[in-house]
Amino acid sequence: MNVTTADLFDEYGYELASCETQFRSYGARARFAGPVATVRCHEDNALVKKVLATPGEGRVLVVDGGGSLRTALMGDLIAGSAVANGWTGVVINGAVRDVAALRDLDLGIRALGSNPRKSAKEGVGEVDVPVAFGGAGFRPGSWVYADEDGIVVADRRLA
Ligand SMILES: O=C([O-])CC(=O)C(=O)O
Repeated sequence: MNVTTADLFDEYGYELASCETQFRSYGARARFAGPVATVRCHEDNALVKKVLATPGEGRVLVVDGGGSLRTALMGDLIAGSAVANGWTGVVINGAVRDVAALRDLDLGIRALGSNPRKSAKEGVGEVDVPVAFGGAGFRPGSWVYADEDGIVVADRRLA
């Protein structure tokens, strides 16, 4: 990504949302951008694993885990599968694990925090539904831009 979220905001603030959630960065890519795919789930990561095992085609998976820090929705195996399948990034309104290994992966990763406790694997949740957190809505096909300042989302590709 060769534009900053601050520059995007200054130029297109009227048509983008800036996410207020204070995420931590875990992957090796500090900056990333791409079209959005979504999962909504609660302490169950089977759908996250399933979606990240499909071709990412440069997309960013936005996972609304309801802000729960009780279980990890992604670890190094699932994140490695995301890299292998061409995903650009994963934004998780929830927790990750295997933090030391995530650091080495060529993937943008944002999450609220970490927890070694694994998630359920039942597949409860929804794929490709609109999700919202931190005052920003993420719809499948919208564009997300993430850097050190935060995350912004727009209905169309801006840069
Ligand atoms: O399997 C899980 O629940 C998550 C995990 O640890 C991994 O992706 O390596």
